[in-house]
Amino acid sequence: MSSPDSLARLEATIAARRGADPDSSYVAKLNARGLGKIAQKLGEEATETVIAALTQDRKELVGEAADLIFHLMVLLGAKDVPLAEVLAELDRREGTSGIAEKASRPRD
Ligand SMILES: N=c1c2ncn([C@@H]3O[C@H](COP(=O)(O)OP(=O)(O)OP(=O)(O)O)[C@@H](O)[C@H]3O)c2ncn1[C@@H]1O[C@H](COP(=O)(O)O)[C@@H](O)[C@H]1O
Repeated sequence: MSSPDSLARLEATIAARRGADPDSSYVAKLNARGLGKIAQKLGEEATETVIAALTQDRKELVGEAADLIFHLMVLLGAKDVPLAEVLAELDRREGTSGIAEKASRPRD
């Protein structure tokens, strides 16, 4: 069953696989090829997600979005940025940066 815990589990799996044998682990293979390769893959997956969204193929979009999130998690792991830090940033923004919130503020 998927839930926010899915991302926490994926983060733990990625951390555990980083140092594995690159021949048996995609996460290890990506990390062995370096940050540049990980960043390149993330960019490719972002583009593929955009294309899937614009072609309106829902199933493809779900698959590409999963690839995108997975590669983002690999990048965050490689940079030692915990997912919790990203989620905390989203929590911080909640209710503080919406359009309605901005519109209700007095102009400078
Ligand atoms: N979620 C994923 C996941 N999503 C996509 N992929 C892999 O991402 C790759 C993307 O395919 P591409 O053709 O774009 O990439 P490529 O041909 O391998 O590489 P290049 O051609 O770019 O050099 C495929 O090999 C997919 O298997 C993933 N590989 C692993 N995971 C998760 O990571 C866990 C650990 O995986 P391993 O490190 O392989 O043990 C797994 O249990 C999964 O939970």
